[in-house]
Amino acid sequence: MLIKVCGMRDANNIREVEACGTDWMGFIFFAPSARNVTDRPEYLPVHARRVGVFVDADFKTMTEKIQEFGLHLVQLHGTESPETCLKLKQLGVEIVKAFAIRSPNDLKQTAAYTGTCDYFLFDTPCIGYGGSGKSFDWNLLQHYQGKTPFLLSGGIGPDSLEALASFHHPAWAGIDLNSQFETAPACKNTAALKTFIDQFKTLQL
Ligand SMILES: O=C(O)c1ccccc1N[C@@H]1O[C@H](COP(=O)(O)O)[C@@H](O)[C@H]1O
Repeated sequence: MLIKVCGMRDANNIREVEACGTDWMGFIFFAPSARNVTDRPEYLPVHARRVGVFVDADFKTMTEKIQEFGLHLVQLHGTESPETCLKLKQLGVEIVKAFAIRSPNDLKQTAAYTGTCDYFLFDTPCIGYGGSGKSFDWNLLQHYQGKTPFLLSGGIGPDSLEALASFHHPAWAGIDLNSQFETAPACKNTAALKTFIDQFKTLQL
């Protein structure tokens, strides 16, 4: 089960979070976000895979960030089309398409992306496109019948372990951690993260 920690920006925090045993680390390239990354940190993860998070960015910007940050994956939180996903794949990155889930109907839109993305990410709807700190009703995901693996996202925090232990889905591939583990935007509480990650790994999901 993959563990992604998103909203990273500070070099020392990146080092510490990587040492917690994180599989993926997310860097947000969305100016309105409090976690927006402008400058390349002095340290970028070498053991964790690097995910660039975008919201309807233009293709040139995404290409530049992929090269500047050595991104392994891009996570798309806007209205990016299946064609855009395929075009990005040609740059050699894996694609994570995010969907905000509030009803079973929201899962129908995933069908058009089948075969164009490596992962889906199911998140809580919010006006800021992500980072709400709130969870959605994971039971809705029983309506997802697709084969594309997905990450659970949205408000996952230290108190989520019991809910995660009882969540089951054949396509569930990992979790995405963000604002519920912060002392300030883009500054992760590494002690809380380490405790949670160790406990999550003992669940052997
Ligand atoms: O975190 C943000 O500021 C953000 C802004 C725009 C798009 C995505 C963003 N974050 C993504 O949202 C998930 C869930 O965050 P949270 O756990 O609810 O705080 C986060 O992991 C990012 O992938």
